Amino acid sequence: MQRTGTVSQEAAQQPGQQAAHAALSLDNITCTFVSRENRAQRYTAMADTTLNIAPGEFVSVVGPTGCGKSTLLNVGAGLLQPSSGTVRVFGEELTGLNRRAGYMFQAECLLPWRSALQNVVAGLQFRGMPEGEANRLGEEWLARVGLKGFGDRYPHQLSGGMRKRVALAQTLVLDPDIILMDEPFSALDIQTRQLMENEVLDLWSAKKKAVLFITHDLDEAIAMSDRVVVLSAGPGTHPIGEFVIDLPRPRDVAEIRAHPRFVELHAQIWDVLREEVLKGYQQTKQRA
Ligand SMILES: Nc1ncnc2c1ncn2[C@@H]1O[C@H](COP(=O)(O)OP(=O)(O)OP(=O)(O)O)[C@@H](O)[C@H]1O
Repeated sequence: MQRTGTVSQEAAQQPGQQAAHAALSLDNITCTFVSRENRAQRYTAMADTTLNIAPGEFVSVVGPTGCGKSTLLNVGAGLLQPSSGTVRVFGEELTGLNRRAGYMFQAECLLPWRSALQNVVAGLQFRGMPEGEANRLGEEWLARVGLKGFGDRYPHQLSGGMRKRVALAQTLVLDPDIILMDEPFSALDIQTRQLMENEVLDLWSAKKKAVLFITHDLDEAIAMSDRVVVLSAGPGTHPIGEFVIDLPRPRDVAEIRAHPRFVELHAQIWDVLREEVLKGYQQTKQRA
């Protein structure tokens, strides 16, 4: 059993037991790259990292800038092969792309020459779904993300928030069992961002998929998640804290910040994160 709001020692001691029931299991992952600064050197971005996400669980990973959050997500997506360690998806070892996962990245990924609807249904068409059925599903998802009637607009005719909604529909229309999100809303203004966060929570609570959410915003991580994992600064990034977020659901991400337990959890997690953020900042300054 994990204790609420504390670093979970027990969880760390039972990775095998957790992995057996996990939707996504990253076991002892190490990622070493050829250094960007000096091609003759190698840089170990991530070392011996184990993370399990249960079906239906919403897990956020926070850490200082450049520590390896995206690397972790790319490994889970099957986009990056780790130097060592194993990834399992519902118990099966992952060898190529993670086809049970849908992704949403920070960068805009919409095709500018396709309308909103055509963007949403692109993945369905790729899977060979007949056009009529794909369009029906696409329209349904556009309506679910608040874009009913906007299907014929092109990305440049939509606001930043609307484009994110299209991207969200594009991810969810494929009905993935696992959703991987890498700072999906960081480019949005705070009000739009909070609206989007609430929408994601509404959609998630209806379907309860496993979510791995990468962010450097601790408030966002606590407001959204069942569990927050804190990564150390690099090199050799690894989890240094794991906190169960025992806040009531359903949550409004703006209102929940005033909850006394939110304030308490924030203080506890920031206590672990603060030093790593300072270390990460110093490293970035030295590299610049
Ligand atoms: N393909 C690569 N080749 C060389 N180094 C890489 C590569 N990918 C990542 N790195 C390095 O690994 C470290 C972790 O990068 P990553 O992008 O995962 O960090 P992050 O925590 O997501 O960063 P940010 O908070 O800025 O989004 C960084 O030092 C980065 O420069």
